[in-house]
Formats: sequence, structure tokens, C-alpha cells
Amino acid sequence: MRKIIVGSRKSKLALTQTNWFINELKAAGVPFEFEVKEIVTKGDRILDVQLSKVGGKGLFVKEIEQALYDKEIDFAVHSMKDMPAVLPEGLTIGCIPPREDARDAFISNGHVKFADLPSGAVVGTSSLRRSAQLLTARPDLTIQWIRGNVDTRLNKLETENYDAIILAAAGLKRLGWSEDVVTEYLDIDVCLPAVAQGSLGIECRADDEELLAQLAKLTDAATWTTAHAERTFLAAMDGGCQVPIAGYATVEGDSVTLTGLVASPDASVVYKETVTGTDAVAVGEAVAKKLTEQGAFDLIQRVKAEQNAE
Ligand SMILES: NCc1[nH]cc(CCC(=O)O)c1CC(=O)O
Repeated sequence: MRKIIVGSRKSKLALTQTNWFINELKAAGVPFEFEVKEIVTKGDRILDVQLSKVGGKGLFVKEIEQALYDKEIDFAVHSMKDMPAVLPEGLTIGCIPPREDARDAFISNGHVKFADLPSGAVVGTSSLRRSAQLLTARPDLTIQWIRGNVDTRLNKLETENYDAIILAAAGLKRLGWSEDVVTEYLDIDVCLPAVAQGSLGIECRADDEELLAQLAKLTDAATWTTAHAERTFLAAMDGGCQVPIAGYATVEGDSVTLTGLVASPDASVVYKETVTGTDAVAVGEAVAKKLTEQGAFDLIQRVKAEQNAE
């Protein structure tokens, strides 16, 4: 029986997601054995710098992709929102399992609701997307950068000077955190999620047909569609986590509806559009085109140039 080596970051969330997916494969009766190989990425090593300043999305995947090329591993389970919009030559997403909750979770000291935070309250997030949208709803808030894995951030809420923090609901749910840690789930209209937030992407070599045939069994059609609509939008806008950009799609019958958002970091400018259609890629491109016509693409290039000059 072929032994499949599965690459994973060492974080608790990465290992939980990896082991969850391996168990799904086993439950589906795939004829492989599995071994997990832990890989430390640049994103895991540099923890004291704002994410958008150390290179963005590629940070958590580069070493893993090298291990795929070198055949040290056969596949890796990524949080799809950490994956760059365009994959390098020779690698592919072999499976997209069902999406977890895509929303952002709001966690505050004393369980004060987002709308009830006192003026000037300090909210911890390292995401420009979250910060821009929180400031749109509540211009009076103070955003303070926070980094570290899920446990570290929850600890910092208690030990440091934050009134609240925002984390992806999906990470908390996959880690099995009790629902009562969460004060409330932010409405999609208040905080549009990151592209593919809550979705997993299984990355493998594009020529590994034996593995691809097995992985395909676990793809969820609706999640495949929403991920492709959202990632097409992200790629067309040339976005990453250096700019506030969000995209969230839903599927109903044969149609897919995608909302895309681009904002300036201070939230003084916000572009947001929704398109419905039957083809995921066409819908992703249509939202990008609408926003580009309004000036969103130019805004992204400007913000990136400023970030890189700092
Ligand atoms: N940016 C890191 C990251 N990548 C994926 C998740 C959560 C799981 C997911 O969105 O699928 C998180 C943590 C967070 O944003 O709170």
C-alpha cells in the first residue's frame, strides 16, 4: 500500500486540520497509509512583525511547496485563505472539502457586544481587512495589531490591553473551542470574510494522478464553486493581505453570488459590489471588473507601493 507523506505546519490548528482530513480519507476507504511530517514556515518563525509587512500570503506555504517539489511530502492541508491566489507551476489543489463557518468571531472581555463597545475601545487584529471594516462600522475604535496563533491571541486578550479581538470562527470551531468563548459572530454585512476563509485547500503535485483520483472523492461541489469565485476575484484584483480585501460567495442551486470588497487601510474609501451568475470564474471576474472601474485596482496598487516603501 502506498504511504502518503502529509506535510503540515506545526501549529495546533494546522495539525488539527491535517489530521481531520486524513481521517476523512480513511473513512472514505482510500487505499493509502499516512504519515504526517511537520514543516516550519517563515510565517511561523517571524511572529513579531505585522503580517502585511513580512510578505503576505506566501509566508505560510513556501516551504511546504518546496517539500512537495522535492517529493518529501505528497500533499498538504492549507487554510485556503493563506494560499496565494495563483499556484506555482506543477502544483494543484486536489481537493476542497466542505467549508466551515466563514464568519469572523468577535471575542470581548466581559462579553460586551461589538455594537456596545465603549468609544475608543481597543480591538486587536492583525488583518487590514478586519480593521478597515471595523472602522467603517465604528470609526471611534482603536485598532491594535496582535499576532500569534489562536491560543496566544486569546491569552493576550486577558493579559494585555485589549477590549476585544477578532478571530476566524472556522479556526475556533475546528480546534473545538467552546462556543461560549465567542461573544458573537460578526454579520457578513458588517465584516465580509477573507477570500476562502473557513475553506481548506489540499495542495499536491499536479501529475500525481493516483493521489488526485482519491482526493477528488472528498471535494464538496458548493465549496469548490465559492472558493473558485472568491479566488478568481482575489487574483484579478492582484490582492493579498497587504491590502484590505474581502470576498464571500454563496451557492443556491445553479447560481453563485459573490460580494467583493476593497478598502483603503483607514477605511476612508470602501468599494463593495455583488454579482450573481452561473459560472464561478465569470462571477469572480465580473465583481473584479466592477470594482476596478470604480478605482479599486488603482487603490490596491497605491496601498501596496506605500507598504513596500515603508
Ligand atoms: N491568518 C491565519 C489563519 N489562517 C486560517 C485561519 C483560520 C481558519 C480559516 O479561516 O480557515 C487563521 C486564523 C484567523 O484568521 O483567525
